[in-house]
Amino acid sequence: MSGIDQKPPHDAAIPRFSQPRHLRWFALAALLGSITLLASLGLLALSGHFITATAIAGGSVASAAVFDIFRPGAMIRFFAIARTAGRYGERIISHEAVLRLLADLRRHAFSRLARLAPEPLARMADGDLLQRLVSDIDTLDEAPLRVWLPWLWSLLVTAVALLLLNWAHPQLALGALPWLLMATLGLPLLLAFGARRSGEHLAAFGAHRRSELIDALRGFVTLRLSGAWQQRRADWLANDQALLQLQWRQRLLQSLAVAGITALVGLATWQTARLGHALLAGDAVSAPWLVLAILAAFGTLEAITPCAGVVLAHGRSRAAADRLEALYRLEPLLDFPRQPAEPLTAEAGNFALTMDGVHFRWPDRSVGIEVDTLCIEAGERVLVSGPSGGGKSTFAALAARMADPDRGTIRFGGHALHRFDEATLRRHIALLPQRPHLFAMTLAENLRLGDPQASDDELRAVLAAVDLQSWLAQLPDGMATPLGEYGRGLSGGEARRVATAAVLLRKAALTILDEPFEGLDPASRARVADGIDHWIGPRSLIIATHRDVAMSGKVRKLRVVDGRLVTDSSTLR
Ligand SMILES: Nc1ncnc2c1ncn2[C@@H]1O[C@H](COP(=O)(O)OP(=O)(O)OP(=O)(O)O)[C@@H](O)[C@H]1O
Repeated sequence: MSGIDQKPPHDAAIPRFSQPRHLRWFALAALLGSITLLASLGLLALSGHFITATAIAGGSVASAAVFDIFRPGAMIRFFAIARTAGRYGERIISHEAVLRLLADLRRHAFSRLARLAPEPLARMADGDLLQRLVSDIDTLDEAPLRVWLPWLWSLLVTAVALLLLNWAHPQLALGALPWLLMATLGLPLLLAFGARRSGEHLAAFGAHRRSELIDALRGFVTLRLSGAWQQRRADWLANDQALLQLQWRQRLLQSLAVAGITALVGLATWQTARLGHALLAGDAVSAPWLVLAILAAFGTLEAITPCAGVVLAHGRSRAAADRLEALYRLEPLLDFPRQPAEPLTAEAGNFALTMDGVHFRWPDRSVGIEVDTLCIEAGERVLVSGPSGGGKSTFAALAARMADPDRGTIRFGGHALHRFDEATLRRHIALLPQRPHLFAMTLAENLRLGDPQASDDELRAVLAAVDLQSWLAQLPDGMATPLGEYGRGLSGGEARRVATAAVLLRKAALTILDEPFEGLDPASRARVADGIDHWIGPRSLIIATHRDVAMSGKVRKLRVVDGRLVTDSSTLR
């Protein structure tokens, strides 16, 4: 790539929940979740303490008379309300946090992808892109929601539970400590590293399968017609089985993780009860405090169990982040300066296209095109013909700067093509690509992609230029007729002419049409060629076609022969 003046800033890093604008929301969710879980623990432990103390106090009239039921009662109510309100608030805030993160991730993904058009975006599989944009991005919220927040909460609740145990008696805290440490730190860390590989494998396999499915849905008719359907179906079912097997193993691991956490918390509870029993016998701890300690140890289970989610979430979110980062690291084949180096004046004489010593090969291919010297003056009509695969579309792509030559210079209006900013370049040079796209919108909306300000009369006129006036007349809703996805409701020739009409509406100084006559009989070809010629008027036109076409005006004919653009000696020097 040569002569790129300014590079736009590239930011390949994925927006993360740890960035300040997201961290605020996740921190609030973390706070509310902490309040909820601590209130839950407090409710359980204090209720146990209160019920035991009440039972003991009820043993004699004297103790019952002085027993304070109001303070613990009020605290229990407080914990109950805090737990409900905290849970409600946490759900709202964590949803807000996740939605903001996802919106940011999607915005970022689209802006990164937009840079990659036309290449290498055009060569990427749609299914894979869709998978990355939808599924992988959705998976990224798993890291905060299923890994970090649960872990933070489990550590906090365990720490508070240990403080309560310590308050009851330090030996109780020491006895439960190893089991709770294993449940909150040991097991989740073991799972995070142990299950990461299989989580990544599962994510990659699932992504591949979904891409394959999207591709198959697109080519469903072809598969049925070619008779390959049964074999493909058998392959997918086999893939499905393999995927189910993997998912089953992950779920089993997650269930085992839940069982492991439950067992460890159970051991911590049992150890508290066992030690507490001895301490109670020696009057080192009171019965209400022992019950409080046992329930506090057991109460950690609610906070620690979600840590088992790390089995699925960690590998999956890492794999999704890796796949997105790989996409973001791709560099566009083209780079545009933000500002044009020199202003392009609108004098017609400035709009000549020249090529000097141009040599181009597609990346990783030995095919491309070479042009020694070429000058297409403003207002000229040029037909580029040649064999299939000869390089006509490649020439069109170079002339419209969809790719840059490896060597040589292409100029428009006297300025090297790579010095134009993208908007100016596209305003002056319009290209109908070999595979134009029609959107699932109405006819008028598709046409107005060429010129949003075009009046209905102009739309009718441009359709007449491509010989679609009688087709328009028989459309049920005229210009408001929906064209369907990829223009499925149209014949191949009609779809191509609608796309051509949208390009013509741009009224660019140079219009390049790649195979505008596909699907047309010779008589229609001649009518369309004349219509286009008339529409273009004083502006320039290049048509790449392997069809013979008769145009009434003066036309220069170029040919691609053995990868070189050649013509009769009057046009190529
Ligand atoms: N985006 C691309 N990436 C890699 N190779 C490409 C790309 N586009 C075209 N080619 C290759 O470049 C060569 C010339 O292709 P091109 O499409 O320019 O030929 P063409 O003359 O327009 O053919 P046709 O008349 O069949 O459309 C072919 O061998 C083709 O495989």
